[in-house]
Amino acid sequence: MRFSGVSKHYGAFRALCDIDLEIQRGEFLTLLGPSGSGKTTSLMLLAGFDSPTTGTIEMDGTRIEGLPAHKRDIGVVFQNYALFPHLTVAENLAFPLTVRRVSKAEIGERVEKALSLVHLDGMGGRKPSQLSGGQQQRVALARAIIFKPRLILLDEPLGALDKNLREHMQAELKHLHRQLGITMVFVTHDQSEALNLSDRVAVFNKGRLEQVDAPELLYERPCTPFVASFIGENNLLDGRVEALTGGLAAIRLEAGTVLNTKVAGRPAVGDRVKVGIRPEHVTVGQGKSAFAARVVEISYLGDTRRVAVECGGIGRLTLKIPTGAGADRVGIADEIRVVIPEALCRALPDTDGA
Ligand SMILES: Nc1ncnc2c1ncn2[C@@H]1O[C@H](COP(=O)(O)OP(=O)(O)OP(=O)(O)O)[C@@H](O)[C@H]1O
Repeated sequence: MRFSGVSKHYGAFRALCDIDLEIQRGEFLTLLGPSGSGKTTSLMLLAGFDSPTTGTIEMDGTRIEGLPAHKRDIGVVFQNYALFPHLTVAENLAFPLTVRRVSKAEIGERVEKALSLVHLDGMGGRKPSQLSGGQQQRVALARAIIFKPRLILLDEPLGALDKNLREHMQAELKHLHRQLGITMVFVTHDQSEALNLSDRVAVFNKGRLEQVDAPELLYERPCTPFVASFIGENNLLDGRVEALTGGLAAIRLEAGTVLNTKVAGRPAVGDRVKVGIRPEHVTVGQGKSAFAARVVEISYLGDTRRVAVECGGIGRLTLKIPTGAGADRVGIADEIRVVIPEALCRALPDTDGA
């Protein structure tokens, strides 16, 4: 599937702006972004429940903007299951096959197989109301898979489940994707779910696509301040490019210090940037490159302590200190020294939306 220059307007409101996105065969792609960023709108355009205001959508090289949903060969799973309550589980699963005129004998066989695939063997005779939330969601998944679609779209399918069940279902979904090799497009606003499940993640912000990359690249090489702070935590320090040499930039922070950092994109001398440095990369330490800092806030998170400091020449910084690595020796108002490894800093273009 390919989106080229896709926009979707509702009156004067732009829900999607100029989206270019290619979904590769067999991949698990997640659409990630805050509420209202355009994820569901994109999914609706893929499914054929809505059409773009401008731009083209292709499937295997053929334009499909006008093709109705039932002709797209796409399975859909929503957060609220959307099972038929008056039908049994087996009848729910048989439904997409009946409308495709599959023979009775084959339907029976495929329903059994699909039930076993989602670990619900023997439950075909129950009504949806006799199943737990997780089981209902598995039936919804089985119903999307059973007609062997080219693509499965999943809109926050695990959103209604509690944390343990959600993690369990994530593992099952990942396993199912590997086993079946079907292309899956998954919508979530939960960044850890996106990182855990996906081959690639498309990050949306205010109707625009900020970055599409593998989870590791999004975390380690974000291209915009929004991605840098939406995926994991980040310190973002305001500054300006003072000099450029090779792939490195000398950034003069607003607070005065010059840091030599890697850069994202192609900034010019004088451009405004935000320097990203992850809280886990800033450490308490000595040495001539360490900065004097004063502790202003400490939060206990179990495995780590999050420590906020006011740092001379840098500004406010957050550190994450693993429990047992001296975190308990730091107290409020302590004067400490912190090390900022320049090799792990990244200067990002100062786009709005950060
Ligand atoms: N039919 C509509 N008419 C007007 N505005 C709409 C319509 N559908 C969606 N929108 C707006 O478009 C924007 C994007 O909505 P969308 O549902 O794609 O967001 P989302 O990223 O899926 O958010 P969420 O995580 O909350 O579901 C929102 O601001 C929403 O209010």
